[in-house]
Amino acid sequence: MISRLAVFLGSRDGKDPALRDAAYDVGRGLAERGIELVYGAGGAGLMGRVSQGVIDGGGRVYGVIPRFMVEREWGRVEGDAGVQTVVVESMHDRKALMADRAEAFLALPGGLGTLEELFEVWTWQTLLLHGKPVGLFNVGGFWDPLVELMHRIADAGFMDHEKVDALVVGDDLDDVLERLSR
Ligand SMILES: CC(C)=CCNc1ncnc2c1ncn2[C@@H]1O[C@H](COP(=O)(O)O)[C@@H](O)[C@H]1O
Repeated sequence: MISRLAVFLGSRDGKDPALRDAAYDVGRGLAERGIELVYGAGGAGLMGRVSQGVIDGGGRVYGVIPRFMVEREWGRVEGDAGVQTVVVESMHDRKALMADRAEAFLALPGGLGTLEELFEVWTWQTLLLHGKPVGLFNVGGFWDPLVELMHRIADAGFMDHEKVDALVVGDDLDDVLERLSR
């Protein structure tokens, strides 16, 4: 089983309350399994929920946040037990540190920032720059249209279907973590 998982997810809550609960439950689930949450150290939205879940479960949080976000007070307020926050100079430094530290990556529902982080680690996987698994936590089928789009892109000859199939897609945490650990 992996011991450190990077989670990408919305800095907003979104409209569907089920997604907030799902993010919190993933956090609790990571804490229960002794898996460290590696994330962007945000305190708002689903980022805040997943980290709160880990903290409430007595687990470990490793947050990486660029200085400009700290200055705008976008980071999680510090002081909770089990939370380590690293301040870096740029978004690039943040992603590099998160990618180094994590043994696998999982995207929960989110927006542009979530997609940007997901696509970077997935692209780098296809380029064989790392061999770490990448997954989509597919709460309520949130990611189905993305998977469909990627298969259309493969149909059009711009990538291989096997690269889409390499993504771990699911909504059961045990199952997803088990497949991310292979
Ligand atoms: C108003 C307010 C408190 C905004 C906070 N904003 C943010 N705080 C922390 N990380 C962020 C923020 N916006 C984007 N990110 C990064 O991009 C992802 C979320 O972006 P988005 O909400 O999906 O597009 C996160 O995984 C995080 O690493």
